[in-house]
Amino acid sequence: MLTQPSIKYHPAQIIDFPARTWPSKQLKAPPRWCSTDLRDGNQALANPMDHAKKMAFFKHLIECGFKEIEIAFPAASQTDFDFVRLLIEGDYIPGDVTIQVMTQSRVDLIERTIQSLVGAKKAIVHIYNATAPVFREVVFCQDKAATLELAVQGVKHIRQLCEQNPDTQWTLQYSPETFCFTEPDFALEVCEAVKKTWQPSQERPMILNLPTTVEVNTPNVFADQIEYFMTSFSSLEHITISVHPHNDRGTGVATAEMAILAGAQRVEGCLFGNGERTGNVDLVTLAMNLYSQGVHPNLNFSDIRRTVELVEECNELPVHPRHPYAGSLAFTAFSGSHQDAIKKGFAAQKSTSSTVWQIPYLPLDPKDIGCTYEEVIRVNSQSGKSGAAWLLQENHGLFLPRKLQIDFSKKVKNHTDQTGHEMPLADVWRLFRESYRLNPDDKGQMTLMDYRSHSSNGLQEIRATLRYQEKTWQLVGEGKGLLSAMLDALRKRFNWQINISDFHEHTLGQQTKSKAVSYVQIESDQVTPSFGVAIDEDSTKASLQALINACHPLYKEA
Ligand SMILES: CC(=O)SCCNC(=O)CCNC(=O)[C@H](O)C(C)(C)COP(=O)(O)OP(=O)(O)OC[C@H]1O[C@@H](n2cnc3c(N)ncnc32)[C@H](O)[C@@H]1OP(=O)(O)O
Ligand SMILES: CC(C)C(=O)C(=O)O
Repeated sequence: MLTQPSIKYHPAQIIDFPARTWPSKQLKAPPRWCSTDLRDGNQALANPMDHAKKMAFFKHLIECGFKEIEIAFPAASQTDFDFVRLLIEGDYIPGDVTIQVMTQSRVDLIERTIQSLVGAKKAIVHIYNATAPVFREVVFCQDKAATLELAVQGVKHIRQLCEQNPDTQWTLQYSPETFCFTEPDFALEVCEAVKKTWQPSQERPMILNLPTTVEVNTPNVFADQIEYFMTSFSSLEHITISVHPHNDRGTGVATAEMAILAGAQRVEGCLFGNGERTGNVDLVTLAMNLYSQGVHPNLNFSDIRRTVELVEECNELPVHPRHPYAGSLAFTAFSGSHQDAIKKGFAAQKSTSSTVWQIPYLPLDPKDIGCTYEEVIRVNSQSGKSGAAWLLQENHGLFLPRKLQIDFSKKVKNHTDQTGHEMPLADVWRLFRESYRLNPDDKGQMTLMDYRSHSSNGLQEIRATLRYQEKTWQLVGEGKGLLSAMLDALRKRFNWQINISDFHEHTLGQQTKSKAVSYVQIESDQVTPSFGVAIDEDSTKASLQALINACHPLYKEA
């Protein structure tokens, strides 16, 4: 008989710790970061990285600002062992960077690990053994005492070997693997025993790395475990408390953040959350999250696209388009109300001297990670008037008046509803030009060839030449201004009974400052209100041509 999933699992035990203080803390400083991409990330890949990939990754991690990098599990494979040798013998490790390597608590593996590090100026030797009940019982067939002894014997052996190689500055890192479902007091007991064996000091520091090897609980439970551990430990002098979250429940980032609130000083993880199963905690997200708290992360992802490219190539895994910060859609809005708010946000930001980022729906300025605003708004049938208006504004310097935005939005909607697809910028621009006759080469357009004007007795007179499909007309009209004179001329020549119901003009963006754009909407009993748009170096000509363009439903019959 199948067991119901709801009764098949037992929640992991939570810790009773009412003295917790972390919930009222804030993130105020970045942790020490350690990338485990070349070990924990690498061990989870179908095709582990070769030297070329490991080297490219290593160099990029350094460019990003990592100072501690777990580079290998040297006893795992010749490739890993040789990579450690390559970095040391080739002098590839900058003076401010410390390499870290991992080993199980087994004599032969420890010896091979230390052998790999000969000649290193500084190194962190990372030893682990699982401490949780199910691992003691099922994997190791050990009681608590034997589990503790396995850790102690491994550390003792490492210490002896380190003492034989005094030219290297050694740090011990011990991980009670499966810490998050180990009895808290037993985890403390093992770590105290490790400390006693290593005897941490200024010259010989120690890291206690507390993992959620498999996430089994909500992040607040882990935060309690960290604060309980740190407040119960004998003395943490010369000891750094590190955390190593995984992401089985999808809460790796929250787990790390709450652990920092609880006192953790160092975080291990991988770029974009690569790692066993659902991955290690994503260091890019964690770091970028700090910016939105007003904290510098001490890591540099100012060219995130390059980081994504490199990581995708080395891991042979894609970064999801919706990945926080790094995904290709991370800053993109398709939906109308989001686009409207973003557009208003940018306009407001431009008009203030404040440097504080306050753009709705965009938690981070895409420029801070080397992206542009081009991808911020994309248009499909879920978009509203602001979407297409933004594209024309950003790419063609046009600030459409509200009524024109509404009119054009209907045309865009009609198009996207029909195709069912996104409408790229080029298509939006083409539709705009066709709809409002902004197309000087278009044979279907009535063109103002030239015009002359003069004023007398408070009246403007206009004489204009128009051409449409091989025909040419001379027009004369008068009015209080040039536009009304043109209306008069059109009325006299073609019998068009029209009024101007909306008119706007502005100069075009920076590169084309000498040009002006005009937007005209006409009303008439003869046709539904329509818009015309024109661009010209002569702003008067632009407005006259825009008026003629707005008449396009009428001049088809001319
Ligand atoms: C949570 C983590 O990510 S921990 C890191 C895990 N990373 C890796 O495993 C990647 C590299 N590993 C390897 O290449 C191999 O597993 C090796 C070289 C380390 C060991 O290989 P093998 O000797 O073939 O052993 P195997 O991989 O089957 O490991 C299981 C054995 O190690 C023991 N073991 C597991 N962890 C530890 C540990 N931390 N300390 C001591 N013994 C351990 C197990 O009890 C088991 O022993 P048994 O064979 O007596 O039952
Ligand atoms: C820290 C080590 C042992 C680890 O990779 C884990 O527990 O996930």
